[in-house]
Amino acid sequence: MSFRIQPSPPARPNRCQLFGPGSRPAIFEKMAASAADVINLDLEDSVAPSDKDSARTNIIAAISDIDWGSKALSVRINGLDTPYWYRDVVDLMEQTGDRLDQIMIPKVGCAADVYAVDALVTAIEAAKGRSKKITFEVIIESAAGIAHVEEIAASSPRMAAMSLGAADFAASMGMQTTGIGGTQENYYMIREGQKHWSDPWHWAQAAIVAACRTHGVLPVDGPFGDFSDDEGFRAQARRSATLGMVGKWAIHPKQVTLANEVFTPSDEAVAEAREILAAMEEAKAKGEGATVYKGRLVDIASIKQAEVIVRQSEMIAG
Ligand SMILES: CC(C)(COP(=O)(O)OP(=O)(O)OC[C@H]1O[C@@H](n2cnc3c(N)ncnc32)[C@H](O)[C@@H]1OP(=O)(O)O)[C@@H](O)C(=O)NCCC(=O)NCCSC(=O)C[C@H](O)C(=O)O
Ligand SMILES: [Mg+2]
Repeated sequence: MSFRIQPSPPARPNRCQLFGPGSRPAIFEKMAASAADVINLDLEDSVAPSDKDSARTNIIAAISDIDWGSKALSVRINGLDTPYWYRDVVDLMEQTGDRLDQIMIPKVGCAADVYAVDALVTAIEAAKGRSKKITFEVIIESAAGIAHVEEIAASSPRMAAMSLGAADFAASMGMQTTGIGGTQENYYMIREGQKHWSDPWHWAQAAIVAACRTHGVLPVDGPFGDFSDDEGFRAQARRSATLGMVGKWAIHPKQVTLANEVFTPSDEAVAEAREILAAMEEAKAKGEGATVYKGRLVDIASIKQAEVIVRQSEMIAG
């Protein structure tokens, strides 16, 4: 047990991050009217190379022209291996006001990638007298990213969130699949002649959660490509929530409700958490560190578990 206190991540709802291509400004108002907690306007992979400049212009205009309410507003810039990213950062930082909350950096492979963007953002913030500090979210979506996940989580005080990008991750890892997230047909075990599917994303998600929790960053599950499969989305999201992730991307508006449903603790879960806290208060009054709740052991660690759920629900309720 370390004597260092685990830092808290930013206290903001992050149940759903809704993506939309910067080259499709007709959907921006719909994104703003959605129930997503975070909006990700995209300059990267959903935008064709020929549309990069116009997408940047669209996004810069929309940041001030559209009423984004209380949503966290983030723009995904292009990767550091492209000729576009520096212009994305310079134009966003020089031509937008305080409504821009966050920059999303894709395909981060090491802490120095974040350092490079941080240096540019910091210089422009100072030059332009921007008073609000831009935060960063990064995508872990390569073999290098997952190998260096902890140094990336610790890379900058601007770090607010980290997502798993299943599509690029699968490609970088050489995984034999074209599916984006969810169950993979060939990832199974056999017992007594029956197939039992396992979760190929589990280990990467767990590594992201551990790195994020160590450094006070929000761990987020990325895209689920098959937006006709609600049950598949729910199952993936429930596994992520159980592992400690706080939310999930939506690549289609119909996924927003599903993500909000899964990442909002249910009334029953909150009621049970409060009962556990009450049971432990009673135990404490009797000088006991452990007690029995509904036939099972609860102890001092159960207080912390229950507090996670109560805190989540209070934060979402605002
Ligand atoms: C996936 C889409 C291309 C589908 O668009 P479309 O064909 O228009 O869908 P529908 O006809 O079903 O749309 C129904 C209505 O919803 C509106 N709409 C569509 N998309 C959005 C949206 N993102 N936000 C808000 N509203 C939206 C339509 O206009 C229709 O409205 P109406 O006519 O009034 O009923 C499209 O959804 C889309 O472009 N999605 C986002 C794609 C994206 O951003 N991808 C990047 C993130 S995933 C990724 O990058 C992978 C990751 O990095 C990794 O490596 O894993
Ligand atoms: Mg990607």
